[in-house]
Amino acid sequence: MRIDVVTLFPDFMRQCAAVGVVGRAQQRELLQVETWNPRDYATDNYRTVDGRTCGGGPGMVMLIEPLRSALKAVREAAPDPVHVIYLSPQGARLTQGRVEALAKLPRIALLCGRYEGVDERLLAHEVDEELSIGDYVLSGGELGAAVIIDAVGRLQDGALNDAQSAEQDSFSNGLLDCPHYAKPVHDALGDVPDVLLSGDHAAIRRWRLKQSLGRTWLRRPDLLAQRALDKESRALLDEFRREHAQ
Ligand SMILES: Nc1nonc1C(=O)NCC1CCCCC1
Repeated sequence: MRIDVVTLFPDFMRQCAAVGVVGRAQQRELLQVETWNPRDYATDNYRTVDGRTCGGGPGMVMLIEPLRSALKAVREAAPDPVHVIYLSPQGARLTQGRVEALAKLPRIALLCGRYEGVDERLLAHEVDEELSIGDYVLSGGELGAAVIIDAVGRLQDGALNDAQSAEQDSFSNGLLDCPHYAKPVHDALGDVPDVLLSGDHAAIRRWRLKQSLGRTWLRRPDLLAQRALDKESRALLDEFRREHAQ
């Protein structure tokens, strides 16, 4: 998969994509991340990329031309069609389901706004989808782009050493993740639950599912409401609720 990022801070974006699982995915050529700086496509001597807000008011707006030229270069850089995403609080909230769909595309481009935003005409003609990583305002779209690169990059086949860990992530099955423990088995902070030391993989699976269901019930009941539960899950959640009520 190829991800092209249009950003005034290319070094920052390249560093975000160079570490950990995503960096390894790039080394394994499972993922390609390229950056494009609109300032390189500005036509004046000052390499201007912003302009005063029409109608008055504070702040500046990113100009159409440098962004349109940068996106033209993005489209021409490789044969596959590009799905262009603009990061902003006005976008649809990013979900794991949307991440999984994006991870299947051959190419996406991430347009990172700065200042007060991007000229609406550019968004209307060049952007396919507007996405938000949450209901808060950042100083630019780069952190949202970094979130998408990470969430999509780690899902590329071969990126994770143990494919299961993608399936068992929080939200991948619509539930929050279960608790995790490592050695030592006994610590001043407490002990590892006995079931995890039992070697009984069926019991461990049930315990983990019960903990995921219980956590989701306690912390994100909205997610639970969206999810049909099979007979086993209903029984495990009832068990968790009874124990929690005691
Ligand atoms: N929230 C968000 N989710 O994705 N991006 C977000 C953001 O707050 N972005 C900053 C704005 C700042 C003005 C220009 C456009 C981007």
